[in-house]
Amino acid sequence: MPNAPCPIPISIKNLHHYFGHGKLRKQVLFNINLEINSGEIIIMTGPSGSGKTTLLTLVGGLRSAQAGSLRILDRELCGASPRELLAARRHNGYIFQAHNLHGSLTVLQNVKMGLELHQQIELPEILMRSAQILEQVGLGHCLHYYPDQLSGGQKQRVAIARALVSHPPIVLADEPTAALDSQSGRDVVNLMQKLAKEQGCTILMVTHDNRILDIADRIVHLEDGKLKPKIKTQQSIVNSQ
Ligand SMILES: Nc1ncnc2c1ncn2[C@@H]1O[C@H](COP(=O)(O)OP(=O)(O)OP(=O)(O)O)[C@@H](O)[C@H]1O
Repeated sequence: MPNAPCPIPISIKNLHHYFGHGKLRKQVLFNINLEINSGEIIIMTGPSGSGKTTLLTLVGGLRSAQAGSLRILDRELCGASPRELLAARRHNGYIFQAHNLHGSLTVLQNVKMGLELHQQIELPEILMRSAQILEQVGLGHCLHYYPDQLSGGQKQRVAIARALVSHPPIVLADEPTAALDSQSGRDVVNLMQKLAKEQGCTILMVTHDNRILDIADRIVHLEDGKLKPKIKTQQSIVNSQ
């Protein structure tokens, strides 16, 4: 498993990002500097269009970094080749607003996919670990259900199990509670927090959901593509929105 200890798994220095070309070229991230320590849960807030998803996808190797330095698990992603980005993506777990489960696969098969990229693990072990993590997220009785048979909160718990089954050193989450009612949203983030602390993984989460800010070790705020130099307290973020 790719679990080599790295004290600062995410190190971003002087990062700029642009969309478009020529006259349509538009800068969306300006001189981002951020270090995230191993095991930290960081929540990123900010108004719509401030660049949160762009930054998250850059960290995840889902798009190419153009200028500055973006070191993820001691690998430089700025200027990385598509092959290097692909390799970097394998060390991350992803949780999105839409759970992105495959409707034609059972819960167990969906979670199993989170381990299939790790070819050195044999099938019986894959099945055992998948069932185990589904037990941990409270869905041990739903292994052979299809996503359609689950509630929104249960689907998101399957997505968490899939993201964490390989014990990734980094988990990236984009609005994981946006589609959930308040109790399911709370359950889902509590679960993420518990599993992350047990596994020692680092979480970078984008959210507009003020109700879950308390799970963060640190909150950072993006506005107009700029990271606020001062890290805000949870209460001041709530007050400013
Ligand atoms: N593929 C793209 N091509 C061109 N512009 C883009 C692209 N993706 C995002 N943008 C622009 O970049 C800026 C930042 O977008 P981004 O999605 O990162 O913001 P966000 O803070 O995540 O917003 P939200 O909270 O609404 O999801 C916006 O002005 C958006 O229009």
